[in-house]
Amino acid sequence: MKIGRLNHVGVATPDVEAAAKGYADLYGATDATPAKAFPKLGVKVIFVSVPNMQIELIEPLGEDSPIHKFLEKNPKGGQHHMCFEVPDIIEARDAMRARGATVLGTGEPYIGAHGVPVIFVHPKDTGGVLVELMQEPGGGH
Ligand SMILES: C[C@H](C(=O)O)C(=O)SCCNC(=O)CCNC(=O)[C@H](O)C(C)(C)COP(=O)(O)OP(=O)(O)OC[C@H]1O[C@@H](n2cnc3c(N)ncnc32)[C@H](O)[C@@H]1OP(=O)(O)O
Ligand SMILES: [Co+2]
Repeated sequence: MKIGRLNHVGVATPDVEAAAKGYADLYGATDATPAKAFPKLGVKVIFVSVPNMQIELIEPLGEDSPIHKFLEKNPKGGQHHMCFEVPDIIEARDAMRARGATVLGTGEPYIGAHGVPVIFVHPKDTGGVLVELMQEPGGGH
């Protein structure tokens, strides 16, 4: 298994609307989705599109959001994860485990903000960077 293109960089923020406005005002990155809540993922998301890639602005949603602690440590927000596409998420999950990495949660892929299955690899195995793998659109069995 080899990772594919960088699909998005996840950026945690206390306020996705304010953050999206910042990207528009500062960088002219005005191509943004409306904010969308993903209660199961514990985040509210805005995707800001830039050429060939997206910035995924994520705001905590609900008590047990996985990014609460991150924002406690980084109250203004910050780079949170990188997400790469893979041809087959199950093959990728198995390869991560076989190569000694820790797949987060139950290890079962789940539907992410792009509507395709994702997994996360623990930062302790990846040089301190939280990596998300997502099945490339149209990929998988
Ligand atoms: C799905 C959707 C999509 O794109 O489709 C999304 O991306 S939603 C994106 C939001 N969802 C997720 O991130 C789901 C996966 N994330 C998680 O399960 C959790 O965030 C986690 C396990 C990575 C960290 O949980 P936590 O912050 O509550 O735990 P801790 O504070 O104990 O963190 C454990 C260690 O990991 C480090 N750590 C925590 N978060 C990050 C991060 N984003 N990048 C790099 N290192 C990190 C901490 O500094 C600590 O290091 P030390 O031990 O050295 O102090
Ligand atoms: Co993501």
